[in-house]
Amino acid sequence: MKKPIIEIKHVYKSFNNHPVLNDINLSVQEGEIISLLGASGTGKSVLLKGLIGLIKPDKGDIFVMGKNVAQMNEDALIKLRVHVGMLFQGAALFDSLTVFENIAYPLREHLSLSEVEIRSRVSEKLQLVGLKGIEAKMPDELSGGMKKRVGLARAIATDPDIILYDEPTTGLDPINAQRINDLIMELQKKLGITTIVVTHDLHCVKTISDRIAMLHEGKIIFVGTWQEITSCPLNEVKDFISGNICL
Ligand SMILES: Nc1ncnc2c1ncn2[C@@H]1O[C@H](COP(=O)(O)OP(=O)(O)OP(=O)(O)O)[C@@H](O)[C@H]1O
Repeated sequence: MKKPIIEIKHVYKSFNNHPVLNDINLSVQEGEIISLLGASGTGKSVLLKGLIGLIKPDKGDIFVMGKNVAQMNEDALIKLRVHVGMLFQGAALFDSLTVFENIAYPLREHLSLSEVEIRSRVSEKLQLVGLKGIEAKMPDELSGGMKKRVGLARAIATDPDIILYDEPTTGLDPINAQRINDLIMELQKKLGITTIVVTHDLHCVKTISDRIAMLHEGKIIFVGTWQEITSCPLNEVKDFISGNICL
């Protein structure tokens, strides 16, 4: 059995006295793909942001690669983010920078590479996401699917051990969504990257997940495989899987 690379222990987080995460516990094993499900506003993005220290829990511990993110200072967090890539909702590219500069950004920020090494790394990552040679393009020249893939190239630029995806296929047509799913699985297979995906896309969940965790009213109410979730007797889980609730 592989060891956990992420351990979330008794995590609580409220905003304006409204509890969002209420005693969250979850272990993620090295190299696995885990999908995080839950209705809108259940705290999935808050949990992802907690893993890279963008949001601090009120209580509890979040261990990433053995270190407690909840207690890290800014310097330690910057070092951590070399190991943890995140693809935000909407790809969040810098509109005024070329594709090259977007992908080079985390390399310049976190690593001391020469300009030649940066060029080679950017080209390698673009090739990996199937967009070889588009370094000079500006983000507004790209389709939504291409933007996501450039965002993905940027998220993996530093060769992270862990990658977090926040709704990677939202807003994409089925072909581009499938392309992103394939890429997520390819990165995990080729590079062994541990992966957490927040998504409402059940096809994506079924296709890519080793395990699935479901958040409901501040708690994780289910953790298991796709096969297990489809036979889970809990009404909240059944309703979610059958599409009977508002996503
Ligand atoms: N920085 C913040 N300040 C105040 N409230 C916040 C902040 N971040 C998140 N929230 C609140 O926490 C709750 C959970 O938000 P979150 O974005 O994690 O939901 P989600 O499960 O990712 O939803 P969706 O599926 O719609 O993206 C929401 O009620 C949101 O308004």
